[in-house]
Amino acid sequence: MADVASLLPLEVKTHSGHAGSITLTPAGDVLYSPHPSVGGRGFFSWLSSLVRPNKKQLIPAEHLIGAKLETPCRFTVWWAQPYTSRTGCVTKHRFKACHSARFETPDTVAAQALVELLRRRASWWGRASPPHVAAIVNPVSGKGGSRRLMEAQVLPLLRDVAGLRVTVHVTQARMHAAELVRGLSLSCSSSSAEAGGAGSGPGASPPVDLIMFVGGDGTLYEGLQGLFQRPDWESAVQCPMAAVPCGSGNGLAASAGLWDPVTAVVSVCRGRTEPVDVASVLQPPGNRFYCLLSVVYGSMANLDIGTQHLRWMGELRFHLGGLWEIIRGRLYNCRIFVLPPGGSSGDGAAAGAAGAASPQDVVITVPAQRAAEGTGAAAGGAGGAAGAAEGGAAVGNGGGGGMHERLLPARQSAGNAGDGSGSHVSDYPAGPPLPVLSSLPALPRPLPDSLEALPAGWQQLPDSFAILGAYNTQYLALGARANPGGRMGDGAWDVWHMADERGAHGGRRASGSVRSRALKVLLGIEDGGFAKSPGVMRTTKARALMFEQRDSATWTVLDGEEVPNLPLYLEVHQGICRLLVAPQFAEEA
Ligand SMILES: Nc1ncnc2c1ncn2[C@@H]1O[C@H](COP(=O)(O)OP(=O)(O)OP(=O)(O)O)[C@@H](O)[C@H]1O
Repeated sequence: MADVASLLPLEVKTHSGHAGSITLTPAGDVLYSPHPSVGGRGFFSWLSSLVRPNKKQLIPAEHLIGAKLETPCRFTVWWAQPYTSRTGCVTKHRFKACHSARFETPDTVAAQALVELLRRRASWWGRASPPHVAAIVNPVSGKGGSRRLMEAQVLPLLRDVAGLRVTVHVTQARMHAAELVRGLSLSCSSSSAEAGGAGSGPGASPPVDLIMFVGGDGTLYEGLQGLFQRPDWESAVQCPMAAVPCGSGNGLAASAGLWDPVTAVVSVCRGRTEPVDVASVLQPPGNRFYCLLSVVYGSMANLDIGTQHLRWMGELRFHLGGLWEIIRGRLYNCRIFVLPPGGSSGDGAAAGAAGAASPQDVVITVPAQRAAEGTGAAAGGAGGAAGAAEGGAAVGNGGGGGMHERLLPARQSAGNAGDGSGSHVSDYPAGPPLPVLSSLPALPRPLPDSLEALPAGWQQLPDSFAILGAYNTQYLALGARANPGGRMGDGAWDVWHMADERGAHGGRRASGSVRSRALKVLLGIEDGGFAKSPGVMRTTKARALMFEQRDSATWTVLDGEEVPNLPLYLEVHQGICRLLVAPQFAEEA
């Protein structure tokens, strides 16, 4: 590659025939200066200068995304134009992709050298060679336009402008994304490092630096299962993941500030990542799932899974589903226990960073003398546990329960956790350690009726509720800032619980007050404004939770994907994965 400095300023002509020169300022900005004498003096030259002005142009270094070589001697310079849009009280920072006039030079070597220099400076994350992005495209997510969007917008910008290496994988079926991720050679993987890097052989593709999911939250969720199913998961989880919003909800893309595909592409070029919590979810008899967005049951699950047939509507289906749930006014039932950060359980290790739940958030708490005693049970640690079952890949289709207005058979009374019917963490596939769940003598099944059987620190939420969900990030969809208090890397998830003030005596019809609170949530969900009204929703930070479904009129849903309606034991791994975020990303208070 030629030394660019010696080739600058580069003499060029614009597509309209004007001559000028391109150079780089000391700050790295690209400066095009037209030569004053060029352009002619006649009437027609004047007229054409009105149509195709030949002005000085300065493209600031911080806006550059690269350059595109149209032919060996023609190129355009590209930059990201920042702009903002507002939703209620939230300002969304976004980008448009813009390009200069086409420049032409007879010096093809210089043109190529300049193009590579601009790409390297702008979009290669400070590296000498372009990062390798594996794009996993789900052709059926959202309204079905992911593949077209990939080819028309994402690929031309990432590959032809930014000069990144992009390998495109299109999913063929459910869970194919997991299989694809399992098969990737990752640059951060210990196995590829041992092998000297997959790109070391002649003609071999270099290892992947970023996994980009072009689809909705479900596509990333499936990829996440694949990441943790890899034998080298401990190093593989360091590989950043990006969500390009092409699904119906796109909660993760929104939570990372990737509001649209172009903003996502610019963010890939900038390469900023943040740690994100992932929750392990254990479900008997031996499934281990991973999720990083949400776990919902009841109305929040129904407005997602129950509106799949309205997929063509995009995100609107969630709002209609929510409205229908309010009109329907049904209460749901499950047994749920949460462990707030800082509340000790077992070994007390790995406490999350967030503060404990406020006392008003929780209705039933551990008796004072037991809290003082503590439990002191030793943590087993799941890191070395042998996986008994094929890990977490199968998404249950049969456990959804359907929309029948019927409760599950009454549970047998279960007085304590160690009644022999539970399983232990070691019955599940190996993965990141689970100090809280490992400290339990067994994973209680059925869940106990009271806190007596659980170590100190656990809290119980009322069984009957209108809304229940555990959320990691702020957004559940591009237009739903449903969890304004969420912090994606704080080691704690926010458990929302909207109970009926009549408690268990209220039956299954929600009271007027619950319906009006639920309506407030729906109306204020776009910017999270509902959270400012006191008493609308109770939220409790939790680093672990367990719940047992007692209602068949709904589904259990992780990151928008259905899992069997079986007891669920969740523990948060703080900041274990890395998520690509927008350049000016900040989780709003
Ligand atoms: N080739 C395929 N054919 C059929 N289904 C597929 C294929 N590839 C992926 N899927 C499934 O598509 C489903 C929907 O994907 P995804 O969740 O990304 O989109 P979405 O539901 O529209 O978006 P969101 O989850 O953000 O609301 C996933 O459950 C996934 O298993």
